Amino acid sequence: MTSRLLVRTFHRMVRKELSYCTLAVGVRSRRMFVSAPRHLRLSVTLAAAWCRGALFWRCSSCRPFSSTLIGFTKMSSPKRICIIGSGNWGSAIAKIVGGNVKKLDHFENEVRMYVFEEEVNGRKLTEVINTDHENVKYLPGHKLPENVVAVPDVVDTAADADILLFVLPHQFIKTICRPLVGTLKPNAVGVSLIKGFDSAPGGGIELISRVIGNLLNIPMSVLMGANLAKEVADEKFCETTIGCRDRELARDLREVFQTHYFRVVVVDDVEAVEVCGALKNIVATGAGFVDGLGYGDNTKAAIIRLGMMEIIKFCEVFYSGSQLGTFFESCGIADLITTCYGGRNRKVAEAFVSSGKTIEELEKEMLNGQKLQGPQTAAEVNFMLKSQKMEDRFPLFTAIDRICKGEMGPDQMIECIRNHPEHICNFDIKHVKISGVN
Ligand SMILES: NC(=O)c1ccc[n+]([C@@H]2O[C@H](COP(=O)([O-])OP(=O)(O)OC[C@H]3O[C@@H](n4cnc5c(N)ncnc54)[C@H](O)[C@@H]3O)[C@@H](O)[C@H]2O)c1
Ligand SMILES: O=P(O)(O)OC[C@H](O)CO
Repeated sequence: MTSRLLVRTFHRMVRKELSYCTLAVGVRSRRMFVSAPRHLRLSVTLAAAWCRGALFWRCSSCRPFSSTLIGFTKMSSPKRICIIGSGNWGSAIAKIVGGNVKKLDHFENEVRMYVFEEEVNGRKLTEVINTDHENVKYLPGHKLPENVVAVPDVVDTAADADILLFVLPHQFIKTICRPLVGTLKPNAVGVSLIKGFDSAPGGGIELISRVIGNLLNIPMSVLMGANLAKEVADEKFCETTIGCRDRELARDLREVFQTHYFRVVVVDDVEAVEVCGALKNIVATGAGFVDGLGYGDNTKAAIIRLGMMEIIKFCEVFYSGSQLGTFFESCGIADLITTCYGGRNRKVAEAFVSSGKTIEELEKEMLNGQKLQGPQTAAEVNFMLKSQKMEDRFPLFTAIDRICKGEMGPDQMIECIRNHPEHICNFDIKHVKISGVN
């Protein structure tokens, strides 16, 4: 029984190696191979198996030699993935990606992860991660796969990477990316998991994926969704949305990210996916304000609904061509709901109302080094709306920004939603369109 299994496995291996030989030397040579004497066929097959072994052997000393064999074995070498960032979400995603690439032959086993170096209990965080395989500061209680290697230098992290995953608080993205300019592998691509905008000169805002893409001259995709990092790390079921226009890359990305508990849907409406991810943090801050004021779930549902309307309107006005369906993906309504109930922005905004402390104080006190995106995104969006004289078209976003800045009391939040254009009743029947919002 065992010997029959061995023979079958050997035959399967021979057939597989034969197909590698075929790729290497072409169809004509395959015919020659098939008609060659048996001992010669066996030697070629074993040599191919050995080459492939050398090619995929993870030992770095073998790599220069193995790469010279690429042309003779498989047509493309395994792709290397790196992660730029290692906070709460960065670490949760490292757990998924590290676990997945181990099972995929066409990806390098090692996943380097850039860690902004700091001391934790007298030890360097990179050293803790590389020996204990746990990011004890930003994702305590969750083991990272051993093939995830913490690196304190961003250039070393990204060297030779084919796919770069960017997952930092958005406020640090330019500083971290600058040293990478001109150092990336040709044909490298990026994926932004970052929720936020950057302020553009002259009163505008820029998508973070564009900031990265322009700086590093690489094509960018995005991943956004209803993904509270701790729940993802706990392997509780959730969905996510990837915005990507390249079919082949989309296939790779799905393989890299998808697990039985983290389900990926890829859409091509890349900008709307990213805008949803950025703007929902503003709405979550508003949800925290009404929680802090002691209102109930109905009020929060109103914030979520009006927030969604403003997100859709924002896309219509500034990213025309966005598809209504995108707002029903995980990056849209689902992320809005999860973040307005379980997110950090909500939590800190609630404490802002109940404690009277500043947002900066509360961020330090409550988040142990993790960073808020909502108040800063509200300010960035307001910077743009003000310069375009459009604040009154986005009254919820505007009120949340004013409350964060102390220009308005949190109690005025309710007045704001009461007077939202949605509720300036003209005693007519609202005509509900499927193609957009009024
Ligand atoms: N945490 C989540 O549940 C979650 C889920 C989905 C998306 N996101 C998004 O992912 C992005 C990253 O969030 P996160 O939760 O991984 O980060 P985080 O909030 O845990 O932030 C901490 C990270 O910032 C780093 N940092 C601190 N100071 C720095 C500096 N001066 N320069 C560079 N890095 C510095 C820290 O080393 C740490 O890695 C954000 O845009 C966030 O909105 C977060
Ligand atoms: O904790 P928050 O508010 O930064 O939200 C986390 C995620 O973005 C939820 O999808």
